[in-house]
Amino acid sequence: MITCKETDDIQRFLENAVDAIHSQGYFIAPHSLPQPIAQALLDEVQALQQSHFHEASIGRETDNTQNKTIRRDQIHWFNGQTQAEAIWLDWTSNIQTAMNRYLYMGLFSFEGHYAHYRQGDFYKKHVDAFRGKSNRKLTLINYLNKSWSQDDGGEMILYLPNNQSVSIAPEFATTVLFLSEDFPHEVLPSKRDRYSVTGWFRINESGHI
Ligand SMILES: O=C(O)CCC(=O)C(=O)O
Ligand SMILES: [Fe+2]
Repeated sequence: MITCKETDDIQRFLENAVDAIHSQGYFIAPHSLPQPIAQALLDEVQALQQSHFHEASIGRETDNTQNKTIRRDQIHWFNGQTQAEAIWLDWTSNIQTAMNRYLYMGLFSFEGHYAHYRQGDFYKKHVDAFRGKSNRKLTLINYLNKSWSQDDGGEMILYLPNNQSVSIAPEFATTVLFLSEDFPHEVLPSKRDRYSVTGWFRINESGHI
């Protein structure tokens, strides 16, 4: 059952997210993914057999060797068919609705995957979408790692305009949102298993990948 407090929490979360995306293009919120959803995702990703993951790639043109110098994580795309995926996708749909209602972003669909960085895995600096070439508009990441310490590495560095950057620890239930075309980012080498779910809200324009 959803309680009034949970409804208030999600409303406040959505208001903060909309304000932050509107004013600065990114939003970082620790402890914001409801605990039961984060726990269900963590249980599921840890139970997934290795065979369900594959090496992440960075584009059709690059060969596998080149790929591995850029990113080393392993991913498993969602099909929405497990309960954990379904409740997370339901939660993400609140974000889509709020961004469309208040910021007219025209977000139309969503795609997401689990990511597993093993010890030593990283993802070098990149952007998730090239302007005018991709339907990806808004990136969403939820981290699933309990008791992450500074010694564990694996921070996500988000590069801001004016040579500024923010470092984000991949701590359990933290949410990160940013405009996919506007923020280069990278994942520093992780010193322990690092789990997350990542997704992209897309617009519906033909001719883009
Ligand atoms: O896991 C993260 O912190 C970022 C992942 C990422 O940049 C990506 O999958 O495109
Ligand atoms: Fe990325």
